[in-house]
Amino acid sequence: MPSPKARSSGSGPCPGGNGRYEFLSLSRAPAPQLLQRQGSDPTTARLRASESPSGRRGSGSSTSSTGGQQLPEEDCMRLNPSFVGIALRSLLAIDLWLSKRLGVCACEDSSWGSVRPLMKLVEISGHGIPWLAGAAYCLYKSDSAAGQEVMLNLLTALVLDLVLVGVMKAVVQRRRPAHNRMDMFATFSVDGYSFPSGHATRAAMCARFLLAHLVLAAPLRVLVLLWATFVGFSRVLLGRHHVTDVAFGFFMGYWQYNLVEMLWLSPVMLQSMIGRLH
Ligand SMILES: CC(C)=CCC/C(C)=C/CC/C(C)=C/COP(=O)(O)O
Repeated sequence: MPSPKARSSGSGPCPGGNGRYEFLSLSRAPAPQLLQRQGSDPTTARLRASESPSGRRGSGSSTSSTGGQQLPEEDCMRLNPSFVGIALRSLLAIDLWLSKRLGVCACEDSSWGSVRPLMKLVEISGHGIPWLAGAAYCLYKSDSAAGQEVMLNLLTALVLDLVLVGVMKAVVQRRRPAHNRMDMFATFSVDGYSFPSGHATRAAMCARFLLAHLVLAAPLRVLVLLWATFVGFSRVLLGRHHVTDVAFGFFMGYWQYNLVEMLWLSPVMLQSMIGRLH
């Protein structure tokens, strides 16, 4: 996937500052092949005529009429994909712009660079290794059947999360923001990609898991929710992710927990699995 910079290099009317080129994709000139194709298409040729000042002259009514003539229904249907395309491009442009604005801890000399070490601690709190190690340790130490069941399922959920996020990142292959410094601790090769945020999926899934399976006092429940939110938010502040990577990560993590509940390994199931091993 080309970087936003490469895709939007060229001209554009957006004034002001560093974020300028991120909006250009909305107004950039179409590729020559596209122009050629449009030129040979009577429908688009008609539409272009109606968009031009001379084409609009003489048409006293709405944009879907050409010279007072109503466009056939099939022509109106063709407008929809371009509307969706424009909406998606606009969302992407807003996402790039907002992510860049919010990446205030992306490096030490960023505006909030001094809190970068703290953000990196938050990053470690949502990393896969401490969670896997913690769940494995609790499983080993647990002397009740209920505790072992919960910890084994948490371990399974964490592995499932790594697999699903890895597959998703490999399929989508969205690059991390250009302002990200790739100085993350212990990553897989797919972690070079940005969508979705693995920290956000893990934070959302683990928060739901802890709230559902641990008996926690109200302040601790609030703390779990704040932690999950902060892990997600810190991904954008550190410049690791775009806002949409984190938003989708939360969504995906929320649904991953439902999957974990569906696949829940019960003691009966575990005993039959252990029995088959012997
Ligand atoms: C035991 C074992 C193989 C653990 C692997 C744990 C591991 C390296 C997880 C990767 C965690 C990570 C860096 C995810 C990337 O998170 P993003 O939020 O940057 O997508």
